Amino acid sequence: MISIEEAIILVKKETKPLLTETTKPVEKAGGYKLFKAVLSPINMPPFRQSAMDGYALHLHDSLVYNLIDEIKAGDNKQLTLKKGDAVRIFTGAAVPNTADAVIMQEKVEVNGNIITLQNKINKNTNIRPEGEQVKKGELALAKGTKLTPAAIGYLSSLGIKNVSVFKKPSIAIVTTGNELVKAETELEYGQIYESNSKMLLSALYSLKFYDVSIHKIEDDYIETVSKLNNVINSTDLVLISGGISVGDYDFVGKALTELKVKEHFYKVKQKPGKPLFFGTKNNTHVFALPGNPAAALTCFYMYVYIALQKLMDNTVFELPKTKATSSSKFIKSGDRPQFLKAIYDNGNVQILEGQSSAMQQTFAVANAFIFMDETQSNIEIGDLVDTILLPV
Ligand SMILES: Nc1nc2c(c(=O)[nH]1)N[C@H]1C(S)=C(S)[C@@H](COP(=O)(O)OP(=O)(O)OC[C@H]3O[C@@H](n4cnc5c(N)ncnc54)[C@H](O)[C@@H]3O)O[C@H]1N2
Ligand code: MOO
Repeated sequence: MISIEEAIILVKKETKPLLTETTKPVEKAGGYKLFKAVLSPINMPPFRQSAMDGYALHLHDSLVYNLIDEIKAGDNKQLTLKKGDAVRIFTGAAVPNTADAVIMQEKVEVNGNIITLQNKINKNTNIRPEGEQVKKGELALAKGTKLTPAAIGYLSSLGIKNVSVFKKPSIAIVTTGNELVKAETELEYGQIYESNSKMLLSALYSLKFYDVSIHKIEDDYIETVSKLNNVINSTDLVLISGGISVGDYDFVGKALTELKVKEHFYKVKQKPGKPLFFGTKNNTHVFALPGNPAAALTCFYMYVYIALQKLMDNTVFELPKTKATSSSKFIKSGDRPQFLKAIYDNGNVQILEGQSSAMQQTFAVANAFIFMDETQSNIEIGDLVDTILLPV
């Protein structure tokens, strides 16, 4: 059995970034990182653009101008203004080459075709120069840039339809256990509803991993070997739920050995989630998560989360941590470090009742873990405690 620290180090060390290229329509590329630099195919803005509703002017010494025409956004006429000419213009419209400035309509007086400025205006006022944001052929976004909604908007404004990005991992969730049935089935004695696959799927979706398949394995050794073999050969990351402990029908560990998955660790000194397995085969990363739902999800946040960041070649691996003041008491039994489900709110944290690894109603309302290390045996009200913020 290894420590949490050792387990985290091994996950970081043994998880290799995917670094594979894929192409995505720009609107579906949110959260991905650019595989290649994007050079701008156009000048942005593509023409001298008015930043205001008002009047484009060919400047001269007087404050009085002669209104000769109008340009709306989208018009493609190229008017010629002589000194002292003004053109009615609107935000986003193309400013004629012969206009030097745009004055806001609030700053002029209009009398028929004569407009009079309140004050003089400087050259280039309220004109966005062509290529101000980026010029054709210049770097629009560098390789590795994470595509935020703003970045998607920016690339779309350049007319880019598809982008080359780093592939996200394909992920298989595998559930094990004869007792598990689907929600639409009436429960028979001894059966429970299968919930870990939906829980893990939801955790993956919330982290923007969508290439996820779900598989079910009965407690049968031959089936376990054959189905695990298929998913290990076809996905980047395999999350197995249950069947990893020491019971006579826990076949996962034996099957992974037969399939020559290289074990990096099995069993971590922690509560919940002691019988956690992590291994790799070729480029596939395999976690066998303990079946108890709260143990499975704790291991997901503490270890699978790190592996996901590493697969994406991200530089921040772990969930954010903070110190918080406990508003509850807790007595820890045993010497395993423990992750306690808790509610964090603005520097305070409340430990929830019902910390067993089978209890999902506690986790359902938690937004944080309090971490108690091996040496800590109790928490008192007012103690400053290590708190891990969950991405919920
Ligand atoms: N003799 C020992 N027994 C156990 C030990 C041990 O050290 N010695 N460890 C315990 C700990 S800690 C845990 S955690 C569990 C983990 O066992 P498994 O990973 O083999 O999980 P299962 O036995 O398959 O299931 C445990 C529990 O979770 C329920 N479960 C499983 N899968 C799902 C699912 N997809 N959806 C909902 N619920 C699920 C399952 O019905 C069991 O109740 O082992 C202890 N035993
Ligand atoms: O590790 Mo188990 O998750 O304590 O029940």
